[in-house]
Order: sequence, then C-alpha cells, then structure tokens
Amino acid sequence: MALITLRQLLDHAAEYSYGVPAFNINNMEQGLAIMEAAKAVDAPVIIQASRGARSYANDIMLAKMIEALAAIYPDIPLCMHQDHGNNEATCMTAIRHGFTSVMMDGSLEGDAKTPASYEYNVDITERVSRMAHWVGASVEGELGVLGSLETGQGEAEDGHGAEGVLDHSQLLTDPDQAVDFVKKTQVDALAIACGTSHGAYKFSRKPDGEILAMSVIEAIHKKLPNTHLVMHGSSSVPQDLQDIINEFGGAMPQTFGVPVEEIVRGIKMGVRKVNIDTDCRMAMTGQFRRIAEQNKAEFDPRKFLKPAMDAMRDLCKARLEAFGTAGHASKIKVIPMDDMAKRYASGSLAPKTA
Ligand SMILES: O=C(CO)COP(=O)(O)O
Ligand SMILES: O=C[C@H](O)COP(=O)(O)O
Ligand SMILES: [Zn+2]
Ligand SMILES: [Zn+2]
Repeated sequence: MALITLRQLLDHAAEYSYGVPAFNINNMEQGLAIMEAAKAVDAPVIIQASRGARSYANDIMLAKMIEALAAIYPDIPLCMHQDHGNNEATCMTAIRHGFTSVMMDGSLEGDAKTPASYEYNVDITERVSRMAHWVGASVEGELGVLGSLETGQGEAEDGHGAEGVLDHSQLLTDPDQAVDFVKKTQVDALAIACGTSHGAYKFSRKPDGEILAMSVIEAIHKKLPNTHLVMHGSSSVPQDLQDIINEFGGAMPQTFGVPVEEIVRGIKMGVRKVNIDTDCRMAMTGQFRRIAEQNKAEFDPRKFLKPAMDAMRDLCKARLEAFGTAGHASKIKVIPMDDMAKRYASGSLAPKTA
C-alpha cells in the first residue's frame, strides 16, 4: 500500500522541480486509466474526488476502489484527495474514508456558490487545517475565486462555482493577501485564481496574458517561494479531442483551454498541483461517440469503455511526462500519516512564510 499525503508528494515535487497532475475520478475505469499511465512512466499520482463524485459513486465504493488501486499498483505513491470541500464535514468524512488530503475551498461559502469574505475563508480553512493535521492529512486552501477574466463569470452551471459577475479583484489572487492567508491557515498547498475556470469553455481564443494571468502566479511565488501552488481549471481542452467528439456526432462549440506550455511555465514558478478533469472526460467521451458511430450494432459496454480507458490513459501519460512527474515514483519512500501527524505536532511542517 502506497497511499501518500499531498504534503509529502508536493514537498518532493518542489525539491525536484516538477509538477503533479491531479486527475478527477468517478468510476473504476478512470482509476485504472490513471494508474496504468502512472505505472507506464513511473510517476506518483494524485487522484481526486469531488463532492459530486462521492455522491455518484458512493463513499464506500470510492474508498474500496482506492484501496484496490493501491494494492494493484503497490509501487505507485497514490495521494487520494478531496476536491473542493465546501465545509468541515465534507473534509472530515473524506479523511474518515481514507483520503490522505483535502481541499477546504473557503473562497466560496458552504453553498459552493456565494463568494466568501476573506475572514470566513481564513477561519474555516484554519480550522480544517488544524483538524486534518492532527491525523496527518494534508490541506489545500483556495484564495481568489475561479472564473473567466473575459466574462467575469464563475461557473455555477455545474452545481459549484461562483454565481453572478465578478470583478478582477475577486478573480485574481492578491499576492500580499496570499502571504497572510498561508500564515494564518497553515495550509500545505494554496490554490490560486489566475483566470482559469472549470469545464471546457475557458477561453474564447488562445489565451494570452490578458485572460490567463500567469503574472499573478509569478508574483505570488516571489512572495511565497516555499508554498506549493495549485492551478485549478487546468485542462488544455486539446483541439484533437474537440475534433473527435465533433466528428462523431458531437456539437461542442470551438473553445480553448490552458496550453500545456503555460502550465509547464507555471511549474517553474512554484505550481506543484495541476487539476485536470475535463480533458479526461473529453478523451473518454470521444471514444464513446466513435464506437457508437462506427459500430452501431455494438451493445457491450466494455467495447466502449476499453477504448475510452485507453484514451484517458494516454492523456494522463502525456501530462505526467510534460509536467516532469515521470520517473519519480520509485524515488519516493512514503511517510505514513501517523508520522506526518507527529511532524505537524512538532512544528516541523509549519509553512515557511518569512
Ligand atoms: O480544477 C479542476 C478540478 O478541481 C478541473 O479543471 P478542468 O475542468 O479544467 O479539468
Ligand atoms: O470542479 C472540478 C471537477 O471538474 C469536478 O467536477 P464535478 O463536480 O462535476 O464532479
Ligand atoms: Zn466543476
Ligand atoms: Zn477545481
């Protein structure tokens, strides 16, 4: 069993200057695709489940699945992370089900829609941090609200994400506030807002600095060189995946994601965790559509799921290679959560924010 905490994994990533993609899962096929990719290139992985994934798959199913994946791939350090926790209970029940890491997303209130005050965010994130660290689990906080700099819109349409139109002061993380936030909350990793948003429709054109503010990451990294930064909404929405979906009966309007080369630039500026869900969904859906179109007599779900799994595996492998994660799995000796708990208690893992 090689379940690793986010903190240990990102400390390793920082030491060796690489980034780690965090792929979302909802089902067995996605779990196997990620692990196959990781094994192929000897990479550690972060698998994350949203609240939606937990209610779709059931907590017990997810917990047993993670246990199974860790047993099938004993040589791959696997971090199991709660994506976008909305309150203390979401985070604590995730840990109870074997997650080694949680995101307390206090940038929004408990309804996961209303932008929260800074005080609310600090208060709830600090509390979750304190509790998670008692048992050695890691915590990711978020400062700034995800949403498009083109439209000012969050992404409430998928059930979480800010409602209404936001201004740039909300959509871009303030570097000075980031320093204060990390000091006060003691988070292990900090998700920042720089113009990315969840889903396929991020940018209406190939993003430049106007709409994808990499300069914000650079400014935060200057002030917090020892803090692990997290980029959400970091699918690249590759043209070839849009084309496959549309070639086989889909109708996705032309859209643009976060170019892989921008993420690689981010990794040089302290980005250690890169959240990717949409690309994996698109890789799978393209194959579902292709098989449905090319073999109309087919009715065995495995004939759809296997090519979908292979496409997701290839996507994951490409990201693990591009972000420099490949080759590091075998170099990591996993520290058990109980040991991590002792390290937190001793103060040795306190964030360096001098
Ligand atoms: O940030 C994400 C999950 O937290 C996923 O982002 P994408 O929708 O860009 O894949
Ligand atoms: O928010 C990030 C992921 O894309 C999860 O999406 P979801 O809530 O639809 O599972
Ligand atoms: Zn989402
Ligand atoms: Zn996210």
